[in-house]
Amino acid sequence: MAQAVVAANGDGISAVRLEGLKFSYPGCAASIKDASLDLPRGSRCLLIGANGAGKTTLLQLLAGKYMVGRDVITVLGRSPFHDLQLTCSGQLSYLGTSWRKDVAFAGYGVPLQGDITAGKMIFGVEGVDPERRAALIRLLDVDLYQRLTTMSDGQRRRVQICMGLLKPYDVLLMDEITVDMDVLGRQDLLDFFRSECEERGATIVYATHIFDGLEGWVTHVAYLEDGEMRIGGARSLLPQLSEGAKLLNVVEVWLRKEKQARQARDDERRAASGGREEATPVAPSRTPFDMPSKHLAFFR
Ligand SMILES: Nc1ncnc2c1ncn2[C@@H]1O[C@H](COP(=O)(O)OP(=O)(O)OP(=O)(O)O)[C@@H](O)[C@H]1O
Repeated sequence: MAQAVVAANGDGISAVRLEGLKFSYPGCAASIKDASLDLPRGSRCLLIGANGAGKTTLLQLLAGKYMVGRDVITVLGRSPFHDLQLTCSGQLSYLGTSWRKDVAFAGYGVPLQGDITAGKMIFGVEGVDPERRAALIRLLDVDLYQRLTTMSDGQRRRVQICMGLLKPYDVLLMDEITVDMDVLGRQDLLDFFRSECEERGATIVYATHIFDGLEGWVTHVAYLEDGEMRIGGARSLLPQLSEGAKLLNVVEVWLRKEKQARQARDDERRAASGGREEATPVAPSRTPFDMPSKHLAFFR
């Protein structure tokens, strides 16, 4: 059961609010079965869960990619699906694993690919505060003269992140974006996000499997187990963290429990079917083309 946190900002409007969210992709079983969460402005919330728990789906729902009821998901008091201004204005920003889609999502009128330099890409975004841009280029150590086609994955990721942060968002949704960054780059970025939250009241929801150094960073947690929000609220819900426990160890305990329960269920089902289940070929319920781009990478 999710434990809601009362919004702490002055106007009483939460940065992010989910109320009994349920969601299924067309023709599929529910990916999100029950999720409630209330994040005040200035939160840095970690979205945690095993593979397939629903993190990307939840972030995309928060970003307004799929339609749900107006009151089921609100960002800054508005429905991200119905209120296009939220994303068009840059108030709500999404950074995910798909480079081309994110840049397109951010609505930047710049070429999305081709043999151009990082500088051309970054300076092609209009209406940006030059000081913010310079600070981000420095923070992310972007070589403005290097061509995108010659960059490593991590270098290209830095350009992507730079582009995504050029405009000062109020709510930022991030899906595993630091995965191919080096230690220093990741640490500097986390420090930057902390100052964005503390100084501007920005709110961040960050899905990751890398928990290194996040114990002191995180203010809120959202733990999804197979589409259900098991824990959702302030970090005080995890008193272990204040007692010096590592987030990795806390999460490991949750995921091991999940895995055991899942395997016990599978064993029971197999026993009940007299072992026939294993012999029955399973028809694929989804083609590669139905899958999110991060999974599609395997099929390219
Ligand atoms: N486009 C889609 N169509 C149908 N089912 C989908 C689609 N995208 C995801 N799913 C299913 O929804 C569930 C949640 O997937 P999701 O990608 O949100 O998980 P996740 O927590 O982000 O996983 P990971 O840690 O592996 O990135 C999974 O069962 C997945 O198979």
